[in-house]
Amino acid sequence: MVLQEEQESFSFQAEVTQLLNLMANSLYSNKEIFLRELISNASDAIDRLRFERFSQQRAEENAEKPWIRVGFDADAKTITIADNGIGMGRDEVIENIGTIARSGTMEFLRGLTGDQRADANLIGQFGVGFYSAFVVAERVVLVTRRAGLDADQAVRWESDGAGEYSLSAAERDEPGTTIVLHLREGETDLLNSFRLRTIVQRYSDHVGVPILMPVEGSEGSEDESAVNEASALWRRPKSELVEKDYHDYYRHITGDFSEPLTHLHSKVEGRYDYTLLLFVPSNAPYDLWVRDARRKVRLHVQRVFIMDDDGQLMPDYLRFVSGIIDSSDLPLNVSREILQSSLAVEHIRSSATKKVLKLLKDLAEKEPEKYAGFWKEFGTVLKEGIADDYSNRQDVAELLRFTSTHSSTENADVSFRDYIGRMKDGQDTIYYLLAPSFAAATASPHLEAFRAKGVEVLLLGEAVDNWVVGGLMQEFDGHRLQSVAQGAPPDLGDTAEEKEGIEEAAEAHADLIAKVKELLDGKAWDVRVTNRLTTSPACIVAAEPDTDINLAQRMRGTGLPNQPVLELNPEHPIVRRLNAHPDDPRLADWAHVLFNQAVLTMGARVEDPASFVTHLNDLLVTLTEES
Ligand SMILES: Nc1ncnc2c1ncn2[C@@H]1O[C@H](COP(=O)(O)OP(=O)(O)OP(=O)(O)O)[C@@H](O)[C@H]1O
Repeated sequence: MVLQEEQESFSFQAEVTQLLNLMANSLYSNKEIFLRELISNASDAIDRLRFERFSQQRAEENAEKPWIRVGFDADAKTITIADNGIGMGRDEVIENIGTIARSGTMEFLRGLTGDQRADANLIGQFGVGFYSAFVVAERVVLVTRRAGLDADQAVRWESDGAGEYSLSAAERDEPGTTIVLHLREGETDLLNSFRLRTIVQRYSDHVGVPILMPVEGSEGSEDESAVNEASALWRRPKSELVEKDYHDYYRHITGDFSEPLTHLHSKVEGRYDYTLLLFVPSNAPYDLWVRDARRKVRLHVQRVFIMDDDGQLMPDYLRFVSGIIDSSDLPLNVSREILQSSLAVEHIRSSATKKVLKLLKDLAEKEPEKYAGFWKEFGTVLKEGIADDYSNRQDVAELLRFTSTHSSTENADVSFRDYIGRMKDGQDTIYYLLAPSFAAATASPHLEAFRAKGVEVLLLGEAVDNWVVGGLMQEFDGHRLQSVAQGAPPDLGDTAEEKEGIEEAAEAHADLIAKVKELLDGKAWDVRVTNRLTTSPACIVAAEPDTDINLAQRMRGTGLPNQPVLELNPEHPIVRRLNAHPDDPRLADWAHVLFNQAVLTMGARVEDPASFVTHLNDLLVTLTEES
């Protein structure tokens, strides 16, 4: 009665209510995951208690063995999940169960697709696990006692998930949390020992704490046994583990239902002893591009969970990697500050990075199709490694994939090595073109001579590519990287005759060039004849040593490099005609039209479109009059 009087009502945060509605409606086909989520919370609570006791040097208090209990009562139509973990104080209950602290929740709500499987998958990733209880329960009662508080300082939380919850004082014999789910009508199929056992084994076999259930057939008695394996999976020898164990474990720590693409399990002994169990997911996590998103590698010390990575264990460009790093060299009460200056951590990070890069290299060599899938999901992130990880730059570069003039599709499937293997005799430069899209790249006049000579060009289209080839990677394995839209026309193995031809053309067009240059004063930094073109009359390139034309374009947004050079194709009928009639009164119109055309073909902006159209129309009128 006293307890009843002290009961207080609270409203859920608006997002929680929204989430609860979604849970009940969209997750129904995957309703079993509630058990996985609640067991996972219980196991986290046990880890946190263990850590708190170690770090406060109260390890001797850890006499009670950790456990999680799952039981049911067919008459009362309840399922109970209990643990002897850290528990929660009153304020913690209000903070954790009733609000959603994570900023990612709105992203979660936005991320819901309506596809039940995909949505169920998101739940674990976003940390909204507890609320999944309401998928099967019409009422949830949680009694929890914070470790360190007395038996009568426990808290009872209760809700029907419809917008409000109540809190009251309670008693609990030992620290920990008990959650009672009052099942909805029609959920009685879950009130079955075999069914619950199967769900626990399917989802939670790898949980490192024994999950106790009454021995089958002796429900109601005290007999109980562990239904799961209950050992730290990463500490078990590889020879004992099968692929499924890894997949289950991956699902446990990430909440991702799809199978990981690949994993690495390695026990390292030497100056520092540690175990790595790292996974590369098949699909990009929702928060791959969210700044300060939760890292996915967890640090353990001698099996005890210590903390989530904060950027110390995995470099940023490998932020999609999830898993466990378990060190034997760090103290259990290690703080973030200690981690930052720890030689052991530095060593582990460097070796884990190298191992992940090696894992990806092996995947690329042995399972190129899988690697193609990886590249599609994570290629853009991996490219950041060229900027961020100087010491592994070469290894990261080996992993890069591009589209090229050799590719028949837009898929990026060409590595620097592939390119080098297809180089023409005498070619020692790797050519690339930065363009805003694959379509723009393949239509670019800058490729004409390369096509004619069969010289491959890498086609780069991502903003990050500017940094990869623009500034950071001057060369790969001794081969210079060169933009096809920059500098003097390239020597593509031209014959002596061809070289002579271009010199002659330059001489033969000297007057025309001088005039056009004058007419385009202030627009074109230079004008010259070129052998870069076969079908177009003109193109614009960046003068060396200016930055790459497209880099300048992206940075300034105008579309033109700082020093635009107009190149004319002496073989083109328009240029031939102009050269044959040096006193053509329409030369100014021609010069402006050729210049602006070239501006347009590179996807840039014509500065004065009205005057361009006037010049063009004047020419068309003349041609009409002539014919
Ligand atoms: N059994 C428990 N014992 C102690 N604290 C708990 C327990 N269950 C939940 N909590 C607290 O409630 C919080 C919210 O739980 P919820 O399952 O909604 O998300 P989460 O556990 O933080 O995220 P994730 O499921 O991704 O790990 C937890 O972070 C934890 O602090």
